[in-house]
Amino acid sequence: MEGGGVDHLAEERQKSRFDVDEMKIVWAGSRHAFEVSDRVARLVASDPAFRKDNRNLLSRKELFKNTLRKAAYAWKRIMELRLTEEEAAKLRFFIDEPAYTDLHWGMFVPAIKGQGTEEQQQKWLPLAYKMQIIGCYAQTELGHGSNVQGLETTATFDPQTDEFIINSPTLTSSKWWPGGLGKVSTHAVAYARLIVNGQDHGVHGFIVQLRSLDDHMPLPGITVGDIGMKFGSGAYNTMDNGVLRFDHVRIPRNQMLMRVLQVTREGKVVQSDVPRQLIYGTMVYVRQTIVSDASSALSRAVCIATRYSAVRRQFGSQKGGPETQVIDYKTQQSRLFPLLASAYAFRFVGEWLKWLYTDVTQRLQANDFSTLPEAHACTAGLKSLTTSATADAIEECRKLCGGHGYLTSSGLPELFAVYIPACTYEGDNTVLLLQVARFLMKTVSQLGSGKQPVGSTAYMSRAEHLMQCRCSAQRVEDWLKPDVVLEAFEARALRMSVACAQNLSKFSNPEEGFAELSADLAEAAIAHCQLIVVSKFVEKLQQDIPGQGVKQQLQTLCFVYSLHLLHKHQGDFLSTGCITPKQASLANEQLRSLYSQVRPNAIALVDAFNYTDHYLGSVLGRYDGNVYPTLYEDAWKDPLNDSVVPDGYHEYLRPVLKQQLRNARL
Ligand SMILES: CCCCCCCCCC/C=C\CCCCCCC/C=C/C(=O)SCCNC(=O)CCNC(=O)[C@H](O)C(C)(C)COP(=O)(O)OP(=O)(O)OC[C@H]1O[C@@H](n2cnc3c(N)ncnc32)[C@H](O)[C@@H]1OP(=O)(O)O
Ligand SMILES: Cc1cc2nc3c(=O)[nH]c(=O)nc-3n(C[C@H](O)[C@H](O)[C@H](O)COP(=O)(O)OP(=O)(O)OC[C@H]3O[C@@H](n4cnc5c(N)ncnc54)[C@H](O)[C@@H]3O)c2cc1C
Repeated sequence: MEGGGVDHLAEERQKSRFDVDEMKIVWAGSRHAFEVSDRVARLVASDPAFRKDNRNLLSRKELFKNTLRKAAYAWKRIMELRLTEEEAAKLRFFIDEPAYTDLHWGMFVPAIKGQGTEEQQQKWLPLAYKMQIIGCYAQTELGHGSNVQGLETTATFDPQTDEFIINSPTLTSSKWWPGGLGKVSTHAVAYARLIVNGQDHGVHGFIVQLRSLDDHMPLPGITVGDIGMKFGSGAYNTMDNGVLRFDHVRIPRNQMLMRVLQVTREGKVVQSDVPRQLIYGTMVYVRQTIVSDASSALSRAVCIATRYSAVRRQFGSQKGGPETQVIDYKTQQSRLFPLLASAYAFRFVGEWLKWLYTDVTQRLQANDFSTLPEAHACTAGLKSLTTSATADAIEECRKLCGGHGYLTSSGLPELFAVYIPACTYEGDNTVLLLQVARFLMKTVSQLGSGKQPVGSTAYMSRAEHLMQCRCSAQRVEDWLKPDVVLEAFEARALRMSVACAQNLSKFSNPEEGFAELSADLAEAAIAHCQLIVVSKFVEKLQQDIPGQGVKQQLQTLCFVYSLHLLHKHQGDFLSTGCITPKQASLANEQLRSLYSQVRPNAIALVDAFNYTDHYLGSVLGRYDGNVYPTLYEDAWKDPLNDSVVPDGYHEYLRPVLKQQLRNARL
C-alpha cells in the first residue's frame, strides 16, 4: 500500500501468480468496502494526531489522556467529514487504540437497542448517538464473571416511590472490569438481580447514571474508579476498566430495560413473549464482531512475520552468494503458512457469522426466536476457536521473527498484549466451548426423534452414513477434493459428539456426567467449530470470484487450512476411525506440496490485506522491507540513548566500578 523508496521486496512481489488488487477486494468483502477501508486507512496514517509509535514510552496517566485526546479528535473528524457509520467504524479500527468509545458504541448502545422497549430506545438512543451521555456495560463483578446468574448486585423495587434501589451488598458484588467505567462513563447498563415483593426474578439490565453531566463527579451513593494496570505497557492500558459500588442508589422504574420482562407501577412482574436469553443478546452481538476482529489481528501478525521472513537470511550461502531467505525453510513454511491460511479462513467465517447474526436479528424483530440457540452456539464457539488460535498465532509470529520479534518496534509484543484478553472477555473460551457442547449434546439426543438438525448441525442428519463411512482418499491428489476433506471433518465431529453422548448416558445424574466429561466435551465442540470454518471456506470457493488466479490461491489456502488441522489433530481422526494412518500420511504429503505453492505468492497474499505501515506499526513488517536501517535508526531514538552516559552513573555505577578497582589493588 505504501509508495516511494526502494522496494526490497519487489522481487518477491514479481513472483506472485495472481491479481493482488482483486484479492484485496475479496479480503475487504466488496469493492465498496475496499474503497472505504483504503480511504480511511490513508486518512488515519496521514494525520499526525493519530501517531501511535510513542505509546510504550508514556506513563499510564499520559497514555490515558492521550487516548481521550484521540477519541475526542476522532469524534470531531467524524462530525466534520460527516462520516457514515461504516466509515466511522473503520476510523476506530485504523486508529488502533482500545478506548471507552468501543464499549459505548459496541455494548452500551446495543444493550439498549436489544433489551430496551421502543419508548426506552427513543429516550436514550438519541443522547447516546450524539455522545451527550457516554455508557458502559457493567455486568461482571469481583466475585462472578462467567456465572452471570451468580451476580450479587440487587435492584429492589420500591412501590412507594416507583423506583429501583440499586445496591452492592458485598465486596464481591462490586462491578469489576467494565471498560470505560473507571474514569469516563456517565452512565452504565448495570446488571443486577431484580427483587420485587421479596422475590428474586434473576439478572436484568438497568440504566444507571454514574457521574454528573456538569462536573463529572460521581453521583451520591456511587463509588467508582479504575482497577489498575493490566498486562504489558501501552496495550490495553489505554482503557479505563473500572470498579463500581452502589450504596442504595435510586433510579426511576422506567430505567429497567423492559423488553424481556416488565415491572408495572403496581409492582406486578409481567413476562413478555421474548425469551429470557435475550438478556444475553449484547454478548451474542459482540462475540460475532470478535470473530472478524480475530482475522484482522491474525492477518496483521502474519503480514509482519511473512515480510520479515522474506527479508531475513540465515545460512546456506553458496559460493559467496546470498544466504537462504528464512521463508524458504520448510519448517518456517509449516509454521507460517497455516497461520496465513487461518487469517483468510477466519475472514470468511466472520463474514458468514455476520450474515447469521443479521438473519437472527431480523427474525427476533418478527418474534421468531427459533434460531437463537444456533446463533448462540455459533457465536460462542467461533469466538472461542478464533481468539484462542489468534492469540497463539501472534506469539508464533513473534518466534518466527527470531530475536527482533521481541523488540517493541516489531509491533508484535503490543499486538499480543492487546489481543490476549479476547480469550477471556465476552466469555472465557473454555466456558463458551462448554455452551457449544451442551447444544451438541441436545442435538445428538434428538437424532432419530424425527426432528431434523438444521444450520451448522445439518450434517448430523446424515448420522447413519457418517458414523460408519470410510474415507475414500487413496492418492495424494484425493486430498484436494472438497468432498473428501469435508466428509472427514464431518465424520470426526459427529463421532466425537456421539462418543460423548454415549459416555454421558452412563451417568445417572446428567450434570455430574457433564462435569466429569467436560474436557472431552470441549474437544468435541472444537471439532464441530473447526468443521464450520472449513465448510464456510469451501462454500466461499463456490462463489464466482473474479481476478486472474485469485480463486486458485484461495483454494490452495483452504486446503492448507484444512489439512494442517487434520495433521495437528490426527489423533482425533485416527482414533475415531475417520481416516487410516496411510491416509493421514498422504494428507501430510499433500500439505507439503501446498506449502511450495504458497511460497511464491506469500508476499502478495499478505499485501492483499492492504495494511498501511502506520496500522502495522512494525519495523519488521514494513511494506518496502527496508528493515535493518530502520531498526538501527530506531534504536538510537530510545530515551536511554538521549545521553551517552546514563543517568544514575554517578550514584550507582561509578562507586561499584571504583570499589572493584580498589579491591583489585588490594
Ligand atoms: C457514528 C459513530 C459510530 C462509531 C462506530 C464505532 C464502532 C465501534 C464498534 C465497536 C464494536 C465492538 C467493539 C467491542 C469491543 C469489545 C471489548 C470487549 C469488552 C468486554 C466485555 C465483556 O466481557 S462483557 C461481559 C461478558 N461476560 C460473559 O461473556 C459471561 C459469560 N457467561 C455467559 O454468557 C453465561 O452466563 C453462560 C452462557 C456461560 C451461562 O448462562 P446460564 O444462564 O447460567 O446458563 P445455562 O443454564 O448454561 O443457559 C441457559 C440457557 O440459555 C442459553 N444461553 C446462554 N447464553 C445465551 C446467549 N448468549 N444467547 C442465547 N442463549 C443463551 C443456554 O444455551 C441455555 O439454553 P438451554 O436451551 O436451556 O440449554
Ligand atoms: C480486558 C477485559 C475487559 C473486560 N471488559 C468487560 C466489560 O466491559 N464489561 C463486563 O461486564 N466485563 C468485562 N470483562 C470481564 C470478562 O467478561 C470476564 O472476565 C470473563 O467473562 C471471564 O469471567 P471470569 O473473570 O469470572 O473468569 P472465571 O469464570 O473465574 O474463570 C477462571 C477459570 O475458571 C474456568 N471456569 C469457570 N467456570 C467454569 C466452568 N463452568 N467449567 C469449566 N471451567 C470453568 C475458566 O475456564 C478459567 O480457566 C472484561 C475482562 C477483561 C479481561
